[in-house]
Amino acid sequence: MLVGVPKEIKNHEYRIGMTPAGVRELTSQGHQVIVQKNGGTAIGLADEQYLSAGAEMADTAEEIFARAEMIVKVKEPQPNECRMLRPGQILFTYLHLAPDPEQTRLLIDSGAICIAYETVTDRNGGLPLLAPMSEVAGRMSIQAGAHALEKAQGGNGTLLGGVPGVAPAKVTVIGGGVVGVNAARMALGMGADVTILDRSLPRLKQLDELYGPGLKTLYSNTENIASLVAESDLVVGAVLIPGAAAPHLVTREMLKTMKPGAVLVDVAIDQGGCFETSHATTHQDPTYEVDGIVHYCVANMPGGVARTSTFALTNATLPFAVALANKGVVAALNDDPHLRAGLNVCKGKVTYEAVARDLGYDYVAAEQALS
Ligand SMILES: NC(=O)C1=CN([C@@H]2O[C@H](COP(=O)(O)OP(=O)(O)OC[C@H]3O[C@@H](n4cnc5c(N)ncnc54)[C@H](O)[C@@H]3O)[C@@H](O)[C@H]2O)C=CC1
Ligand SMILES: CC(=O)C(=O)O
Ligand SMILES: [Mg+2]
Repeated sequence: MLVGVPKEIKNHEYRIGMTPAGVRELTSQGHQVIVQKNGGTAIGLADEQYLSAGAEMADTAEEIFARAEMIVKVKEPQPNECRMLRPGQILFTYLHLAPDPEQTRLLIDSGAICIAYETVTDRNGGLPLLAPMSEVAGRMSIQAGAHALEKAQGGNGTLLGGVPGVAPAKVTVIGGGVVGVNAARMALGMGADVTILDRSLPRLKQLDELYGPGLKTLYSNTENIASLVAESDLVVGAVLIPGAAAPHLVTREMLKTMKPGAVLVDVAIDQGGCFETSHATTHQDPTYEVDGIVHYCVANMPGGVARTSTFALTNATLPFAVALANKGVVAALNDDPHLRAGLNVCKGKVTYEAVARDLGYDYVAAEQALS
């Protein structure tokens, strides 16, 4: 198969969809890989490393989209990238379609076969291609939040860990999945007073067993969220209903009860955000204020530590890319229900139920759309 890897074009996005090691894996199995020149230069992956792994280098994304049978990326395609896709071409990347009607429409119109990293599953009920970036974003949420709490950044001037004789900051993490547990772990490590909420009791039990009395766990309902938000210095939004738009768990009304200069970090922003007042921001301009509360809502947080993130992401995605290249898309998806769960749009049809429901399209089962 001819596999194409364009340079990412989203604001301050320096990750790349494949490392030289990934290229070597594919070329050693008889495939061809075209990588866009300078695609990995910003994170120390030089064109020479790609060439010596067997890649061909292309000057432009246009050439890659025109020639490749499968495009492997990191971020959701931007409108000009969507318009370069063609019927039957495979797109393997993050999509986050539920909060993004424009992208969904463009992908439907393209006729391409679009597999979203974030809805590929595993046999334990996890999301193995989302998890590595959730680990990164969860850990980053605390460093971003700590920075935003500084006075010069608009925060209330609280140090997460406090100091001897001064109480630490109160940190609330809503959602105890991969983002949530990584956020809690960093916040605990910095000495903060941390509470984590989830609506899954088995998950809260697991977190309690993992972290003991140092981590407070609380069932997620409106009452508990409202009272914790009012007393927190930092609130991290980390919920997910796979494929669906995030529920708005912190309302604008609740902001009025918060401490002035408290910080909200909405990691769930790529699914539309779990705070009513969230809107996506960029690494260039990551925060804004509503009613005196600082909001950090960067939709591609792992792009900020793009070198770590590229290795973490491609460790997880490569085996699936290899399966798609070796078997072809139809056999690879038919053979593996977990990879098939990643199919969101196929030849003009929406094949992910939560996306169809949230955006008002007819849902067509993957098996039917592929045949
Ligand atoms: N902004 C960014 O750069 C990034 C964003 N993300 C996003 O972070 C979000 C969380 O991802 P993961 O932790 O991997 O998901 P996950 O599936 O591991 O965890 C989500 C948790 O939310 C819980 N949950 C669902 N509804 C809830 C509610 N009403 N109250 C409390 N908890 C609730 C679930 O029980 C689950 O434990 C996703 O939207 C993901 O796309 C992930 C990586 C990077
Ligand atoms: C998960 C995601 O959206 C990201 O890594 O940017
Ligand atoms: Mg994102």
